Amino acid sequence: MASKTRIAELASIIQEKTTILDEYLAAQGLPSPSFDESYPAIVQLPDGLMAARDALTEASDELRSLVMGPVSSIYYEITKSSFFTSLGVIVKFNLANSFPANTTTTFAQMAAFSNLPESTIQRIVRHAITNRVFAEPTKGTIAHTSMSRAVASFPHFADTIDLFRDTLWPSAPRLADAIERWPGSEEPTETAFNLAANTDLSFWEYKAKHPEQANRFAGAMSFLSNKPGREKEYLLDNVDWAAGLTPPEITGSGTIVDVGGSHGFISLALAERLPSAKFVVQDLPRVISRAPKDANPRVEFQVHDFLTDQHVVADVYLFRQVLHDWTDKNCRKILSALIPALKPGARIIINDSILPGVGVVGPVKEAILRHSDLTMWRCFNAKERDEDDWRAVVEGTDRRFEVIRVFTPPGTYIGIIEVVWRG
Ligand SMILES: C[S@@+](CC[C@H](N)C(=O)[O-])C[C@H]1O[C@@H](n2cnc3c(N)ncnc32)[C@H](O)[C@@H]1O
Repeated sequence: MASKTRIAELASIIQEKTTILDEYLAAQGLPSPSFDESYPAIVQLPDGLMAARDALTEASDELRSLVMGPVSSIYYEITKSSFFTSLGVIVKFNLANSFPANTTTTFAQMAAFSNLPESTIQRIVRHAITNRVFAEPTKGTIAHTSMSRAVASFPHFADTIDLFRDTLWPSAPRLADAIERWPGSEEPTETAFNLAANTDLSFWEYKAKHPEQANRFAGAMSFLSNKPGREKEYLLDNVDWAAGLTPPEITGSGTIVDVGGSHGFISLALAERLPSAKFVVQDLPRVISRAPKDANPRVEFQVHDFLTDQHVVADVYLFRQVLHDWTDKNCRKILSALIPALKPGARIIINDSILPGVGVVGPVKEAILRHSDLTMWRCFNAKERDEDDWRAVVEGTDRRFEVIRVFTPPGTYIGIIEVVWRG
């Protein structure tokens, strides 16, 4: 018998995984996936079902690409980049909130709401509808879909889209120019971001000069930390935080320093779990000035530039979503700056993506990680790292840093690198 073709094989996978998902949702009394505006913005599935959903996503993506063929498939992806054009306008002019849930509107009403010409609204919305953001059930009548409702109401989602539109996305087409102009550069001021923003400042220096963006950035960070697969619980649950802490009877309590810890939401959550530990959240002045300083008396907020010597002697130093913003050269500088404060046995916990080996995860999943890698490159000349990269950057800083564990907990994109100071 002739062996199955790849497209038939993919169709079988799609059939099989769809049945698993369908039966689970029906058994739990959960709604079947739909673009109806009543469908929830995020649906949490147990681990086994997530695996079925991932397999279904990978298979349907591959099948679409195969049946379209090379030229149409690449061209299709190029046209998809316009998703961001119409979505950017929708978010900037708050169109998803221009009419309440379960009602309809018209192009004219959206035009009046946004003070834009009706013809502008019509072109933008009709493009967005091709991506299922809004629907036009009858000519000229606009209704919500699950997607437009998610933009309107999911916490900090609009902030995140706006941050991409305004700050992160414009550098995307400039990476080719940046690597032509500064080949192999590790300088944070020789990036695609510098070309796109027409500035000599680094991303962080530029942001410090634009305080009006600070809240939106903090909102986007908060969205990204609650997005499925990136929740803080993966970090909180998968590190034995208490194990390394100096017992209270010796020093009063153990101390954890949250380096580049922003508004301290990890430390504040950890403080609930470790009732006698102290926390020091360190960040730049502009960030610390807006931090919730009275939230917990055991969580102190402190201005500290992590490129300069560390002064707080602690049991654990946490770097969450920090080192991927920095080149290898600067990561070594940041880690070296800890050394004056390190006591033997002190732990460094790094919470950043760990790029998978070839073929370990499917291309759809890997593309999310490699998208982040390109974003770090464009904005900072930095990168996401695989396990070998992490070992090289940490142990290459000083041989007394020993990497003891590198792993990505199931269900998340963000890995954990545990390091001990053997000084
Ligand atoms: C991507 S955010 C991560 C924040 C937080 N750790 C989290 O998990 O949400 C990187 C943080 O590094 C901070 N940062 C950048 N440069 C810094 C420096 N030189 N010293 C201290 N903090 C810095 C930024 O202000 C920002 O809060």
